Amino acid sequence: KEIEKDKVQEVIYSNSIRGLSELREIENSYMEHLNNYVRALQQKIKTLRIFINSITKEDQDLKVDRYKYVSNPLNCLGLVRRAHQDWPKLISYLRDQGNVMVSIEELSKLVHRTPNANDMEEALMGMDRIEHFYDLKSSDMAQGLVAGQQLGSRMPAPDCMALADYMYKRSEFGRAAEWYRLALSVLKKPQNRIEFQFNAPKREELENMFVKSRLQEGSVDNLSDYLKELSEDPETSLVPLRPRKSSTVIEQGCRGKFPPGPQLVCRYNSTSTPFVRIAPLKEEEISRDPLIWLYHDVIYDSEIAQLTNLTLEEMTLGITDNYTTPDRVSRLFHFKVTDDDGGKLDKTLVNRMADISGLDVGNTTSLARINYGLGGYFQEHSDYMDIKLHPELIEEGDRLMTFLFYITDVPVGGATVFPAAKLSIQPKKGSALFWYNLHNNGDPNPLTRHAVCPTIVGSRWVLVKSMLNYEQMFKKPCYK
Ligand SMILES: O=C(O)CCC(=O)C(=O)O
Ligand SMILES: [Fe+2]
Repeated sequence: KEIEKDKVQEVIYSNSIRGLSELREIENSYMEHLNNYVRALQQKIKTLRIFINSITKEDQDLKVDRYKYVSNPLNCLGLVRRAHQDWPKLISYLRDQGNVMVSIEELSKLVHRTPNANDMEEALMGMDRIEHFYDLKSSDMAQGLVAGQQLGSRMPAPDCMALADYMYKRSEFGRAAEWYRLALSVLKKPQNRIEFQFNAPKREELENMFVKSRLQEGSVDNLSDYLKELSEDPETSLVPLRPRKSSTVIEQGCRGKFPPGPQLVCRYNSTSTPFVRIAPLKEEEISRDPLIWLYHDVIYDSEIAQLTNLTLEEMTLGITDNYTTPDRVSRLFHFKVTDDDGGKLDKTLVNRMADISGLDVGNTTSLARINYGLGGYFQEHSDYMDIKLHPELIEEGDRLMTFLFYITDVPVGGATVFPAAKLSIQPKKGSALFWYNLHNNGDPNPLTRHAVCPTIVGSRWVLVKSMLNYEQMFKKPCYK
């Protein structure tokens, strides 16, 4: 069973912050066992030193002249006894690995949980997205200055080089060159003189790759210019040798470049359902076409703590295949789906959605908890399937609306954007976004297509539920 499960689900850490937190725990274990190993070695070295000192403490002269040494009967006894007892014991002490071995075994066990090459690629993709979605300067990013925030950590040379290689492989030569040059400048800093033995990139290798990257887009005639660039301060951006790609609408949305929306209303809704008469809702109208509302403070911290209390093992890797994204299959996030009768909390939440919306939430769709990863991104997609393309939906109808609870704050990045409607919504812990995917006649409304911007800082968790059209037959008002 276990093995079967492993086969179906590849363990990838990078696609959720929850997964990455487990990887950090693995690293902590590595450190603990490495420290034990070092302590055991140190103990051994200490013992050996004592032994060496006990033999060498005798008069140097005596030691040099062996005849003189053995002319003393006390020395002779010691010599014979040591050769008879101590040296064989010492050899077996040297051979005995004891605690040292235990630590090595523990360390080797952890190696089985090493992230695979796909995971490494996911991490690089995430960093690449953060840089290009938000049009960041690579030198800022390497120094931990991301979207105006100082993150208090810097990228070491091997990380810069991994990112450079990734970009080179994807034929992004201009950006690759920037990162090779950054790796080189980090390497040159005095505090990095004692180079990390296993993984420090070689200077010549970085220089070669920089020039190679420039030549991919430039010309040998300008070789001297590229060599000059190599010695320049990496804060000065490289001259682009190819026209830069223009930004996509989604990227503009993620950068906060959508025009401010019309001033719609914020109100206390105390009329739409009997529930809100007792507990008025903080309701914000986001858009009239498509119809989108945002509700504030609709989920408690204690509920959120329960919802996010999941291990990586309990979650599944979400891939684009299950959604209406146009791109090739790619990994999205880790998620956990529970049925409506999944538990007390699920019921409470589903009932709350009914109370907020005044709709029949039915019992056919399920509740999904989603956690995004490093630079976690969800491509543009629709939540409707389009009944014309999916006749099997005839029983229940298409997904009429989507309820999206933001259950964590995302300090930087991670907005939900509706590119066609030019709307961008920043997650706020405790808020819920609610929209209609279909027109009154059941046709899909393409303005509801949406995407999720790469998360920069924070662990982005959402809770999602969609509601089916025909369940709403007697409840849903006809808008417009
Ligand atoms: O995470 C989000 O903001 C949106 C999630 C989403 O679009 C979905 O689950 O269909
Ligand atoms: Fe969606």
